[in-house]
Formats: sequence, C-alpha cells, structure tokens
Amino acid sequence: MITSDRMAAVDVNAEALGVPRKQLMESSGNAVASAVSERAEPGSTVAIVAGRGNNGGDAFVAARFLDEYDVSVHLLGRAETIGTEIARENWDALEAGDYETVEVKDSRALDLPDADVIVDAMLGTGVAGALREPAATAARAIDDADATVIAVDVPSGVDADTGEAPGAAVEADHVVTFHDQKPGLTDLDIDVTVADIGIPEAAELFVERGDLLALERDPRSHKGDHGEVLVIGGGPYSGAPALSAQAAFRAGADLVRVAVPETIAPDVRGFSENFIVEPLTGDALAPGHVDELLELAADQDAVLIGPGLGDDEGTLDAVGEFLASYDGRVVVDADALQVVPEVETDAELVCTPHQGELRKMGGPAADDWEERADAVSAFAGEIGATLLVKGAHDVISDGETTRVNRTGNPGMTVGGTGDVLAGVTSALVTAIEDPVQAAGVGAYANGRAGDLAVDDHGYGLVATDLPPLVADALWNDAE
Ligand SMILES: NC(=O)C1=CN([C@@H]2O[C@H](COP(=O)(O)OP(=O)(O)OC[C@H]3O[C@@H](n4cnc5c(N)ncnc54)[C@H](O)[C@@H]3O)[C@@H](O)[C@H]2O)[C@@H](O)CC1
Ligand SMILES: [K+]
Repeated sequence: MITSDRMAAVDVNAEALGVPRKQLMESSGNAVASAVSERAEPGSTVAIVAGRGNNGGDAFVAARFLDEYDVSVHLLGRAETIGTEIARENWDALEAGDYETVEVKDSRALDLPDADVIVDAMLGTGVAGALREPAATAARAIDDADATVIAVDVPSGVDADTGEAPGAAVEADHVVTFHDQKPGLTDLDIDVTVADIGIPEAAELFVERGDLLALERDPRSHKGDHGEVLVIGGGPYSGAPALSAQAAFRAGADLVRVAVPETIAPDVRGFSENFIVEPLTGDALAPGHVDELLELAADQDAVLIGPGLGDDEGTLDAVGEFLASYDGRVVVDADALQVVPEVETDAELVCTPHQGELRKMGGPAADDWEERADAVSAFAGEIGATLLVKGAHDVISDGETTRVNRTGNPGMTVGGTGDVLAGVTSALVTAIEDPVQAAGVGAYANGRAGDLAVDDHGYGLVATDLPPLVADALWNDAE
C-alpha cells in the first residue's frame, strides 16, 4: 500500500538511484497495453482519453504498444499545454508516427468512437478536488459508452488515498495501478492489477532527495505555523543546547526557546541572539523544574530534551517525570535516552541514540546495517518509540516502517554533530507529520550537511559548520 505523497517521493528517489522517470512511464504504458490485450482481441477498437499530465503520458506510451489494435488518442486540450516533458515527448512520438491523435479543445467536441475498450488516462494521483471540465463531461461520456473501461493508475476523479470522488468520476471495469496498491482503491469493488514498473526496493528503503518533498510548505502558512520548539538541556555543558537550538532554526523552526540552568544561561544567550533563553534555577536540571518545563512545553509544537544535560541522578529523575507528564512530540537525545525504556508516557517519542547509547537503552548491538535495521525495528516496536540510530548508515524505524540514511562521512564523529541532528529532528517533527519520515529527513539533511562541510574543511569540520549547511541540504540542494 502506498500513498500518493509517498509515491511521488519514491518516484524521485528512484530517479536519484538511476532509474529515469521516462523509464517508469515506459513501464507503466507497457502495463496498460498488456491490460488491454488481455481484454480485447487484436483488431478491436481502442479509444484512449488522455489528460495533460503523466497519467496521460502513460497512455501515449501504451498506444505505441497497441499497434495490432485500431487505436485513437483523444487529448483533453491542446498538445502545447501538456504539463510534463516526458508526457510531451511521448505525445510527439505519437504525432511523429501514424497514430490517430485528436486534440479535444472543447468538452462538447469529445467524439468517442464506438469502441470495444476505452482507456481512462485523464488523471491519476495528480487530481486535486472535484473533476473540472472538460474531464467531468468526458467522464460521463466514457460511462455512457458501451465499452470495457480500463483506468490508468486510478479511475479519473477518484482520490487515490481516500477512494472518494468529490465530483464526477469514471466508473472503470478494471484499474492498472503502478508499483503498489493505493489505499483509495481497496474498497472500490473494481478489479485492480498492481503493475511492477521497475522501481527498485532501495527507492523505498533509502532516504534520498525525494523525501524532501515532504517539506513543501503550504504557501498560505504564516509565522509560528512552522514549529515552535523548546530545547531542554545544558548543565555541565552549555554548547550542546545552543547547537541544537541553532540547528532547529536552520531546519525551519520559527521560534526556539532554550530552557537551561541559570548558571549557563549567559553562555547560551551569547551563542546567538535568536534564542529565547528560559533560565532554570541552579546548575543542573532537577525534579523541581518539571512543572515549569511542562508549562513552557504546553504550547510548543515539539520539545527536545537531552543535549548537554549530564546524567546525575536528579537530572535523570527530572527527565523521567517530564516525559511521564508530557503528551506532545519529544525528541530525546544524549543522556536523557537511558530514561526512556523505564518511563510510561503518552508523548510521541523520537529517540536519536548512537549505537553505544542504544545499547545503554537495552537495545540491540549489530554491526552490519541490514541486521541492525531489523533489530532496531523490533526494539522500536518494543519500546513504542521512533528510533533514529546513528551510524555509517543511520537506521530509522518505529517498528512498522524502516528507513536507512546513507549520507554523512567519518568526519562527523567530531563532538556536537549529534546535538545538531537532535535539533534538526526537533524542527522537522513539527513540519512533517510522520515521525519516521521526519527523522529520516533529519538524518539525511544532517549527513548531507556533513558531506558539504567536508568539501570545505576536510575532516577538520566542526559541529558549528553544520547548521547553515543543513539549511542548504534541505532547501538549496535540488540537483
Ligand atoms: N509518480 C510515479 O512514480 C509515476 C507516476 N506515473 C503516472 O503519473 C501520474 C501522476 O501524474 P501527474 O502528477 O502529472 O498528475 P496527473 O496526470 O494524475 O493529473 C495532473 C493533470 O490533471 C489536471 N487536474 C488536476 N486536478 C484536476 C481536476 N480536479 N479536474 C480536472 N483536471 C485536473 C492537472 O491540471 C494536470 O493537467 C500517476 O497517476 C501515474 O499515472 C507513472 O508514469 C508511473 C510513475
Ligand atoms: K486515470
């Protein structure tokens, strides 16, 4: 089962892994042609009704594989308005060949032949809202025709994720959907073929630049929409919470508050004028601070607890009490991690241990990343948290979905890069709904920033090089 958003990411990841989108369209078109030839004898009349996106593009490819049939392709609109290059190339190939193509400039002009098979290639996962003209009229014309209707990827007008059709929709006899079943197709009582189109399993397992699509921002958003983060840290160390806070900004947080013991508050303030510093009495986090922290955390979109806290008894008790009472999203890092397995909480935890910290949590030790992927998935399920286990390959899992991130380099063993990753992840869990996706993008961006830093500083890179490069990795790295 795959959602449209996930499919769009996997599509780009496949391309990042060397499978061109054009090849995916070829495979899709071939699958559509196979579905036609399984339902109609050669010589039958096939009418293709195509939209101007890649759903249509798939059918332009299918037409080329149906040369034993009497095929006509009806494009809803003018060819020069075809929206993507790969669809346009496939349309041009039809016109260059001797295929019958019709540009339907007006919905009333759709003149469907008396066909044995109609291919519905108007819209697929790109549909937004109720079907507009001319697709709505065309959908009714397709349904009124006395033909076998085969839908490409999704019946036009049906939402691939919900199965709803807010407006008109094609009633297909058969759907050829690509790569994996779509949630919205399962409860339609239509015969569905899931066609393998050559997307490698790696495109789903590895975090690649397609995963950055999840960061697309709603243009209508305004200040404060994109994440208010509270960082709870510091004590023996002052740099760690400041680094995490800086990283959270660079990963898109709008506001970052840093709650640290008053003894290091001036140092943290000195690090950057961007933070709002909330001083806690004394020189270490203690149970007496928990009520104040819960108040501070109440209207935040995410909390990061751990950087620089140290592990004295009182501090760890305070972490346990905070987690036991908080029910929002919490990224847990560094010394706070060891508390997690013992604490009962309603909070949605994202833990970011390195392998030593994972073992301290009672988690598995496994050198080979594929072994580790399975072991981390099992442990994540056991403790009911999302785990981002850092390593040469980072493994991210919530026990259901497991991802692997391959960006990063040995230069990143320098102190502080974990504080940066924790800060980045705390901002991303406010922008991306699924915590596995958010943590995966966090690992990807942090490692990518490290790779960019190595270009500038070799293995002399330091953690403070990373936060600005995280912003580049997230927003300026499109190839
Ligand atoms: N993502 C992938 O990995 C692959 C996608 N492929 C195909 O690409 C399709 C998605 O292509 P696109 O993203 O270009 O989108 P679609 O081709 O599904 O639809 C986009 C077109 O529909 C129009 N449209 C959107 N909402 C509408 C509405 N409510 N009423 C009327 N017109 C509307 C848009 O203006 C645009 O012209 C998939 O369904 C599949 O068929 C395949 O090539 C296989 C690979
Ligand atoms: K369709």
